[in-house]
Amino acid sequence: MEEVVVLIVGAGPSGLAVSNCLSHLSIPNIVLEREDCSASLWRKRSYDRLTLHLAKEFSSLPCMPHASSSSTFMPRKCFIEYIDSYISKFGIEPIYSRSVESGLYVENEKKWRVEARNTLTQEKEVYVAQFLVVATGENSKGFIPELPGLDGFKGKIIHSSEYKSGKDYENKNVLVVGCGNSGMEISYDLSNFGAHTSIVIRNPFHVLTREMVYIGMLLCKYVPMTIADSVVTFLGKLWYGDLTSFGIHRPAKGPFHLKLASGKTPVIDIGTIKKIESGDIKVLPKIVRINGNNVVFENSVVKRFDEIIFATGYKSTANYWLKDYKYIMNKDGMPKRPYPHHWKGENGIYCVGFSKQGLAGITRDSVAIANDIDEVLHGMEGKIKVT
Ligand SMILES: Cc1cc2nc3c(=O)[nH]c(=O)nc-3n(C[C@H](O)[C@H](O)[C@H](O)COP(=O)(O)OP(=O)(O)OC[C@H]3O[C@@H](n4cnc5c(N)ncnc54)[C@H](O)[C@@H]3O)c2cc1C
Ligand SMILES: NC(=O)C1=CN([C@@H]2O[C@H](COP(=O)(O)OP(=O)(O)OC[C@H]3O[C@@H](n4cnc5c(N)ncnc54)[C@H](OP(=O)(O)O)[C@@H]3O)[C@@H](O)[C@H]2O)C=CC1
Ligand SMILES: O=C(O)C(=O)Cc1c[nH]c2ccccc12
Repeated sequence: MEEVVVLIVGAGPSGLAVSNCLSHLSIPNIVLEREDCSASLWRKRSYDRLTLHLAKEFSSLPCMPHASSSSTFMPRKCFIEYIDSYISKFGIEPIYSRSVESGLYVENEKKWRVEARNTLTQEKEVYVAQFLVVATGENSKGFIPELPGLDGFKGKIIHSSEYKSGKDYENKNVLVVGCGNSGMEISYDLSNFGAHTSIVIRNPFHVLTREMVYIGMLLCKYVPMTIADSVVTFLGKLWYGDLTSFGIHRPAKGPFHLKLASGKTPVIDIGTIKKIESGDIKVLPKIVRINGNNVVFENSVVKRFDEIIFATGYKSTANYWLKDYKYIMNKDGMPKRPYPHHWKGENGIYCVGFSKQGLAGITRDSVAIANDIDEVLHGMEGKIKVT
């Protein structure tokens, strides 16, 4: 059994950021990670052409801005290099291959008891901590919906987190379910590699370019969000025109309010819309059922597919391993308190990276958590400066 002050679960950007902020305040902490590397989402569960959505000034972790030489919108590989530099610059030493299986609050000791499995030796390890930080991510597990007949689908099924590139899909009939950024980007990539690509669209969403989002992010710093929403929506309408004939409708709420209220990210178009307009990518409505290789859609169209890619989003898994999730989360493993109060629970538990605000949200959460723990321990005002 090991006694620690702060135990952090997960060595993604969130876990690393909190660890660094705590160490800056000389607060001892350890980080447990189930994989054999840090930032496993970026290294193992993302596709080749992935590039950061937000400009680098909105995509850094505390205490280390991106290099002036790096591109404004960083490719996945550069972001991984940034993570590696972050770890070595601040001497963060996550303990890898430790899958946390249980987290319980021991009332009489006022401590958290955490059990982890060493995935190399299968041995159990027990940690006792004064503070527990949940950093296992809101994208911990790919979500595939239940659809009538899906079990009997004769082709291959994958989740978007397993997709790497379209190179093995040439001439195949591929259905992409889900039109968030994963679904839209994967459809574009598939089509570039010569796959016959269709995408399911069932609800309204905003379509913007990354430059429009950048303008909006800058505006949000200086003017009310309503103005940023109006400007960006106007630019989106001007650039893309009316897309309703392709099944694409705009939500009533503006893109930034929607992101804040529900976490729904606008589609940041990389060329998919042009391919939809030209007919290279076909849009289909909601799936009714699946019969063998045939998929039946709400408009009664029936189409045969070789493969289905579910770009239907992710789920948190904190509710599985964190037995006493009630002190901070709902039973879906997401914070029970609304933004911006989501990061703090009761009895010394915190969560970072659950605000659906990407890397910028992680920076805000980790600074707030480290300052709060410092205050509980030392009764002083926080000292962290995010640079
Ligand atoms: C495809 C994709 C692209 C994205 N692009 C952007 C972007 O461009 N800009 C942006 O700001 N945000 C983006 N995001 C949001 C993104 O999730 C965050 O920016 C960031 O990666 C989240 O970091 P995290 O550390 O909270 O979670 P993760 O990166 O998911 O890290 C969590 C870590 O916890 C580990 N873990 C999970 N369960 C356990 C357990 N039981 N025991 C031990 N370890 C565990 C995991 O292995 C993982 O390494 C993107 C998300 C996705 C899915
Ligand atoms: N940096 C980058 O380049 C990228 C960033 N990302 C980010 O990663 C995060 C996750 O994105 P993503 O993986 O796209 O997940 P999202 O949760 O954003 O999108 C899921 C999509 O699946 C749809 N969906 C869910 N269930 C069904 C169903 N039963 N039938 C049809 N459609 C369904 C949803 O539609 P509905 O609205 O109708 O429920 C939605 O369009 C986002 O924040 C995103 O911005 C993702 C890819 C690239
Ligand atoms: O790319 C993502 O998924 C993000 O969550 C980054 C992000 C944070 N705030 C935003 C507002 C508009 C578009 C993307 C983001």
